[in-house]
Amino acid sequence: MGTVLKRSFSSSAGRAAIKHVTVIGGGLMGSGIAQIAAQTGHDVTMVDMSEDILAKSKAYIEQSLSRVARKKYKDDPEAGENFMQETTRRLSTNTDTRDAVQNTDLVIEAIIENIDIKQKLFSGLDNAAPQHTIFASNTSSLPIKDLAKSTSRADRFGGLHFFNPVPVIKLLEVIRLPETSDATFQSLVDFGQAVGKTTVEAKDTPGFIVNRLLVPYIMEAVRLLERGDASARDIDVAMKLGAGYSMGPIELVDYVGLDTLKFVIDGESRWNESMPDNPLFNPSPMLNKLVSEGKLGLKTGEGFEIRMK
Ligand SMILES: CCCCCCC[C@H](O)CC(=O)SCCNC(=O)CCNC(=O)[C@H](O)C(C)(C)COP(=O)([O-])OP(=O)([O-])OC[C@H]1O[C@@H](n2cnc3c(N)ncnc32)[C@H](O)[C@@H]1OP(=O)([O-])[O-]
Ligand SMILES: NC(=O)c1ccc[n+]([C@@H]2O[C@H](COP(=O)([O-])OP(=O)(O)OC[C@H]3O[C@@H](n4cnc5c(N)ncnc54)[C@H](O)[C@@H]3O)[C@@H](O)[C@H]2O)c1
Repeated sequence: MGTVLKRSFSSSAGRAAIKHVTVIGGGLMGSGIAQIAAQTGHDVTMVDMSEDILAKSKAYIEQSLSRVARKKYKDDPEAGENFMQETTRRLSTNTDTRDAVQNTDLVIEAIIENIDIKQKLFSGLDNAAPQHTIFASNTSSLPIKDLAKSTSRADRFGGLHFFNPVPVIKLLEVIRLPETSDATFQSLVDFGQAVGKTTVEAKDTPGFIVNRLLVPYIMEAVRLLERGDASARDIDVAMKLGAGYSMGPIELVDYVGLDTLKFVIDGESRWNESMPDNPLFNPSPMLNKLVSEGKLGLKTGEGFEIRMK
C-alpha cells in the first residue's frame, strides 16, 4: 500500500548506513540528487562522461545551493556561506565510473533513459563495486527488474525515483523488487529520509505511483488541446486554480520535456504496447509534430505553451 513509510522492519537488522554515495549522471536529476545528498552530510561522488559536463553540473549545483542557502539562512548569511562551503567540500567528481564506486555504499544511476546503456553500466558496476554496495536507479519509466538482471545483486537493488526539481520536490518513491532484501529496502528508505524526502513504497509496475497517474492525466490534457476544446493557457489555469496544482499539465510537459513524454507513451518505454487498452498512450499528432520540429519545451525554448509567451 502506498502509505508514508514510518514503520520499522524487524527483519531488516543489519541494514547498512549510507555514508558515501556515488551518483552516475550529472544532468538535471543527477546533479540535484548529488546536491541534496551532500547537503545532508553524505560524501558524494558525481560521475559523468567528461570534465566539461561535470563543470556544468557543479555550476548548476552551486546556483541551486545558493537559492537554498538564501532561503534557509536568510537571517544569517555567514551560516549560509558555511553551508555552501561544507556542501561543496563533500562533493567530488570523477569521469571513471569503476574508480568512483571503489568505496561506496550506494550507487544512484541517473543517466540517459536507455535500457541498453543502463544495463551495460550496471553490469560493469557489478564487477567494480564492493559486495555491500546497494544499487538504485532513478528511471522514470523503465522496469527496475530489467536493470537488476544485468547484475548479480538483485537483493541489493531497488529504485529511488526522485522528482524534478530534486532540491524542491518532497517526494521520493522507493521501489522494491520481490528480490530486494528487507535490509536493502530499509537502507533506501533511511537514505531517502536522511536527504529530507518523504518516502512512499511502490512496486515495480509501469510508472510506479506518480507517473502511472500523472501520464494519463497529462495525455488527457494534450488530447483536449488537440481537439481544440480548450487553449493551453486555459487548461493550465483551470487545473492550477480549480484543482490546486502548482503547475498546469501543459506547462508541466514544457517543464519536463516533450521528448520525455513521447519517450514514455510511444517511444522506448512503449506504454502504448504494454497498456494497449488505454488509448491515451497512442501516438499524439500534436506532440509528434512539436518533437519532430525540435520544440521540446523549456530545454529548447519552445514547446506547447512556451512558444505562445
Ligand atoms: C510530462 C512528462 C511526464 C512523464 C515524465 C516524468 C518525469 C519524472 O519521472 C517525474 C517528475 O519529475 S514529474 C515533475 C514533477 N515536478 C513538478 O510537478 C513540478 C511542479 N512545479 C513546482 O513545484 C514549481 O512550479 C517549481 C518549484 C518548479 C517552481 O516554483 P515557482 O514558485 O513557480 O518558481 P520559483 O520562484 O522559481 O521557485 C520557488 C522556490 O522554489 C525553490 N527552487 C526552485 N527551483 C529550485 C532549484 N533548482 N534549486 C533550489 N531551489 C529551487 C526556490 O527556493 C524558490 O524560492 P526562491 O526563494 O524564490 O528562490
Ligand atoms: N528529467 C526529469 O524530470 C526526470 C525525473 C525523474 C526521473 N528522471 C530519470 O532520471 C534519469 C536522468 O534524467 P535527466 O533528466 O537527469 O537526464 P539528463 O539528460 O539531464 O542527464 C543525463 C546525464 O547522464 C550522462 N550520461 C549518459 N550516459 C552516461 C554514462 N554511461 N556514464 C555516465 N554518465 C552518463 C549524460 O552525459 C548526462 O549528463 C533518466 O532515467 C530519467 O528518466 C528524469
